[in-house]
Amino acid sequence: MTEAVTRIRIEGTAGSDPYEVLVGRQLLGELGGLIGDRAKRVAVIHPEALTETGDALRADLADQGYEAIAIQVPNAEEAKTAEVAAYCWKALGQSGFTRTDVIIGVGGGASTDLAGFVAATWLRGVRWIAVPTTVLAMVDAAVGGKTGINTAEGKNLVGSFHPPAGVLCDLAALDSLPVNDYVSGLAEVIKAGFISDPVILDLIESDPQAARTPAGPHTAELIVRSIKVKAEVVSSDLKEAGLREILNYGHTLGHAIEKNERYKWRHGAAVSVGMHFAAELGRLAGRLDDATADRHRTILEAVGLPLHYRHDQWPKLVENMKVDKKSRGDLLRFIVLDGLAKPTVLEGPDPAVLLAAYGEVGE
Ligand SMILES: NC(=O)c1ccc[n+]([C@@H]2O[C@H](COP(=O)([O-])OP(=O)(O)OC[C@H]3O[C@@H](n4cnc5c(N)ncnc54)[C@H](O)[C@@H]3O)[C@@H](O)[C@H]2O)c1
Ligand SMILES: O=C(O)C(=O)C[C@@H](O)[C@H](O)[C@H](O)COP(=O)(O)O
Ligand SMILES: [Zn+2]
Repeated sequence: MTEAVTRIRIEGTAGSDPYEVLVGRQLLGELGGLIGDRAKRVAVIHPEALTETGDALRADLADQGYEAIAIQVPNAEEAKTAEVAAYCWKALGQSGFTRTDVIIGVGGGASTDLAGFVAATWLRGVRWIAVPTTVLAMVDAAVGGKTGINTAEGKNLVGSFHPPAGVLCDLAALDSLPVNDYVSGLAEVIKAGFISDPVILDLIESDPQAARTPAGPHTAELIVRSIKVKAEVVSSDLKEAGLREILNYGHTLGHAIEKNERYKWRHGAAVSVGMHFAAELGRLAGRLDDATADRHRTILEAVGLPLHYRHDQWPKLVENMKVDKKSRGDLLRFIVLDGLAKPTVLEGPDPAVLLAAYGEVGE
């Protein structure tokens, strides 16, 4: 794939406007158009790890005539708290941020989830632009309008559907990403492969080591294909009335692990274990063939993602899964596969089947 800019359109549903996800290099020239001509102030929300990037962007916007502020937030999940959101609201309030002003969320998925949430809640909703800088944020978190923060009780329990005005995925940002964070993002790429686009799996399997770095031959194609999977789903079901639940493949157990680890595990690592579990659950429920279930283990392991979690934690994980957003009343609901690229819902599985599936995951 060439390095030309790829534009992927997200349709507006449920009263939201359409927008584009751009993938390429040197995309910041697009910001002016996305900010629009009504904004006087712009706030750049960025994590500590991207202080230089955030400051440079703020200075550039100031040179263009905006009253620009940078709001630095903690790295990773420590940013997804009510306290950090309140810190951002304070900064917006003190700068006189109005309804026509614009927030730019720069960083990984934790930063874009927080920035989107702050944009959704400030004055009941202001315009925001996502500038994702991790694989995971490019292919998943910054696309689709799910914004939110964690609470002590569970992952993403407070949030809002508030789509961005545009998403700029500058592939050059990936060069500074630590390898563990790069690989963590591959979990969502592999998820997109299993639920919808198996070519993604073929590309990774053709050279799993190369897939672990931004210099790999298929980096741009893997990112674009994954975004297209997400784009198709969220273009028809922004508010998760049905179809969008397939994007939660591997997340029921994944989020339970993240909470159990007090949000110290990377999301992608937890989702990897969660997909292994979902594959075993699909197999034991008689839905998924052995070859596709086994393929989960081989591909996740080949790129260096984890498959296992502590066996003795199962009772706590079951408790954590009860607050999953897919639960209805006392019924746990899981996304499983009926076959490759055939996601479906498994509702209220027998606890013995769940335990047996976890038997393959626990160590
Ligand atoms: N809203 C959604 O639809 C959605 C989808 C998937 C995941 N998520 C959320 O995304 C989050 C995970 O995102 P993530 O995997 O990007 O992790 P992250 O945001 O925690 O980023 C990982 C680390 O990399 C740093 N970082 C970011 N970009 C960098 C760069 N270019 N160079 C160097 N360091 C950089 C961050 O500061 C952080 O320390 C989770 O909170 C998850 O729940 C949301
Ligand atoms: O966009 C979605 O919908 C997803 O489920 C994508 C997931 O990868 C993502 O982690 C999302 O934040 C999970 O949403 P939640 O509603 O289960 O918190
Ligand atoms: Zn996810």
